[in-house]
Amino acid sequence: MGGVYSSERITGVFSYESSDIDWCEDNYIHSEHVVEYFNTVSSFTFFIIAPVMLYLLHPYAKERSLSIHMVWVMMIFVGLFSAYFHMTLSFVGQMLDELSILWVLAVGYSVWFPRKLYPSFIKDRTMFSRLVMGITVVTSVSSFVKPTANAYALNCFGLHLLYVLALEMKSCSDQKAVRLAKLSVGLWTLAITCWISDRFGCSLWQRLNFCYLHGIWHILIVMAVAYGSTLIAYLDANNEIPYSLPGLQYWPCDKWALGFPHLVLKGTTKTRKQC
Ligand SMILES: CCCCCCCC/C=C\CCCCCCCC(=O)N[C@@H](CO)[C@H](O)/C=C/CCCCCCCCCCCCC
Ligand SMILES: [Ca+2]
Ligand SMILES: [Zn+2]
Repeated sequence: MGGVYSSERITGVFSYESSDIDWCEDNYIHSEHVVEYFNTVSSFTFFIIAPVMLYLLHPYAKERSLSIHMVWVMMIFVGLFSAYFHMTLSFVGQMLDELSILWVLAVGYSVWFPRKLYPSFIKDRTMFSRLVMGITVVTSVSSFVKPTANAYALNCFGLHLLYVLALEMKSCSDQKAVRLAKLSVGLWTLAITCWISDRFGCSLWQRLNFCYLHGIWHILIVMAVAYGSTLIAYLDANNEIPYSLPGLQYWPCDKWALGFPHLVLKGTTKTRKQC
């Protein structure tokens, strides 16, 4: 009897609409197998942007540490779990989506958090990474206590990241970096506005027959992370591998205001040996 009950509970967490969250987009509009169609499809933006970022960051990751690639490899899983979540609105989908975001943030903090901002008892990056991993394991377990609060807690990291960026930008006068900081913060602001409007203004958007704000958030947040992580990589390269003479370039034209930013290392290994 108890066995039947617990196996029903296990299958229950996988079942469609077992999550407490239902986003503004109407359910089952285009398919009986996909609960939120546009939210599911827009999650695939992660699959397009992640390989481009892995390619663009490769010269820097090779010089600095290949573990940097973990961030964008894990972003592919964020996209996959996000698509699964919106396709099913299941409890398992929600937890996978939220836990994968938490772990990307943990890896991002481990590899990129500026050493000069470490608490005084931290000796080096290895010790900092161990601390971050320990906190993330505990947080992952606690995230099952009140799953609906997780998304709000995760968004607070966006605010903390802005604070860290502001501190780092204080000592940076490079005009391209300043432009990239403005673009990243602008994209994040637009993204979070869409996320909040979808959560709290749904009745208005339904009256206007425009329930796609969460899907638009997916597209904007992945762009904000692409732009923001290029800036963070640039600042990190200046701190950790200054001999590589890091610079920012915009594709396809360096002078365009809205080009795609990427990191170039003008110093070679040869330059390093000569120094
Ligand atoms: C010095 C530290 C550097 C750390 C860099 C870390 C970079 C990666 C960070 C975050 C990945 C964000 C992934 C977004 C996933 C979207 C999936 C999604 O939509 N999930 C929702 C449900 O479908 C869920 O409700 C969303 C929850 C909120 C997630 C908030 C994540 C914080 C994002 C911070 C990004 C800041 C970019 C800053 C640029 C200036
Ligand atoms: Ca919905
Ligand atoms: Zn989503």
